Amino acid sequence: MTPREIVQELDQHIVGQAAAKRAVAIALRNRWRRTRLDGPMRGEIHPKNILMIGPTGVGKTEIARRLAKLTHAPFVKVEATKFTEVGYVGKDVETIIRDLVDGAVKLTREQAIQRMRDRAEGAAEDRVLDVLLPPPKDFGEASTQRQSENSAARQVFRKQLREGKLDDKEIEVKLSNPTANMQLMGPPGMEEMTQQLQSMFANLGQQQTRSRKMKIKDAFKQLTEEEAAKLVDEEAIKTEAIRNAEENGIVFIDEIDKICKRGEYAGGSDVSREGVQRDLLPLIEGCTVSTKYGMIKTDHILFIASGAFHLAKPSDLVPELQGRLPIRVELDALKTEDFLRILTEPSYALTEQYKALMLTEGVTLRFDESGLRRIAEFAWQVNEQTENIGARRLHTLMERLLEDIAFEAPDKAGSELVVDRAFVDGKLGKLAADQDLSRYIL
Ligand SMILES: Nc1ncnc2c1ncn2[C@@H]1O[C@H](COP(=O)(O)OP(=O)(O)OP(=O)(O)O)[C@@H](O)[C@H]1O
Repeated sequence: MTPREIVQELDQHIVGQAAAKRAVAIALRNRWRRTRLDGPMRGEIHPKNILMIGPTGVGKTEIARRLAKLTHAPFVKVEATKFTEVGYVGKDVETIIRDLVDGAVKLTREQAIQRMRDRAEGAAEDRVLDVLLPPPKDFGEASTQRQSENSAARQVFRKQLREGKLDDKEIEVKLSNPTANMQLMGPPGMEEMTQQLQSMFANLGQQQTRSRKMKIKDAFKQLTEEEAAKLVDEEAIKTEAIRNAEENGIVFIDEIDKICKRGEYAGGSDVSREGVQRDLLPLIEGCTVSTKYGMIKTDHILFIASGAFHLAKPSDLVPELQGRLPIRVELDALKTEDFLRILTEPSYALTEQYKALMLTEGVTLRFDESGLRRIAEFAWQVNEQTENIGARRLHTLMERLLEDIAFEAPDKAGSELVVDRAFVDGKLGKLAADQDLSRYIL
């Protein structure tokens, strides 16, 4: 995708924040540009990591998450402060990369299974038919005739199966033992040993199958999964996942400002904060991390760090880290107009979600322009008066606004509720006017 296309895609989910969208789009395109180079030049080019600066709830995480989804890139989000918390002291920052690889493996396996879906379904169908109509064993004289009878009957059953006519019939199927999928949790740093133990257990249980009685539609689902798992090559998945994480992985580090030395947080634990920055540095500069799926190089992973930087400044980060986060983008605080757009514009916007939910009960919700504007105004007002939590305020407001109808909907099938200015004022006016109340409720 070109940067313009990426921005257009992001526009469908996130309102405003053009600078941040542009920056991530460029970073992504640069990765693709790099893959088109060869030789030493390719190795030399490192991703230009991004530092997003902006208050909470204005779309920083959302931009990164959407970007990853758009490109099917492995993604993890971590809070930088997690590594300074009491009890976590010394927690291995390498777990970030391990989590990324875990995610990549899951993603790659899902994609592989999806590709194998048709074949797996075919095989599962045959297994169900084998149970319904065991193939003739006797190959004596009458064998040819019996076989053709059998295949004719099979066709009939196959048709019925595909039409869903046999869904609720019970059959007994043999499923492989679940120990093969068992996950072992090992101590960090011992991934390889854990992996070996796991494959040992898997081998022990491999031959075992168990018979279970279940409805055909459930059996079909489980057999499809089993067949798909047989078709995908686990080794190939691991290799592909590691490559995917190395080349396309995105790591989002939130609250990076909270591990700065100066600012509000000056004091005894400064050392530990700066320690975390120093720990993070090798990951961002490029190192090799051992995971249970193999070694992974972090050189080309894209890091997006984010923080509000109310008190600390980006220049308070250790210099090496500043150098590794060369792209700085600022995100704007959200205003009434932005809230208004966030309520309706993104695909699956909040108002659309509530409409769809209520419609399942037969209640039609209609949001009037005046009502939407009033919600946006209240969101801004409450953010100003109490704490600014950005677009998250819309969630708490909407929940409060529609609480009654959400409760009563089952008794009101067939009715319509118009959310206009008067309705919003009625539900939220008093609360929003009272600072103490809104602190607790909105
Ligand atoms: N500009 C925006 N357009 C649409 N939705 C938004 C926007 N900003 C925030 N949101 C919504 O608000 C919620 C919180 O946003 P997000 O997680 O991106 O916050 P953030 O800026 O990363 O804050 P924090 O640093 O505290 O994590 C999400 O559900 C997101 O969809």
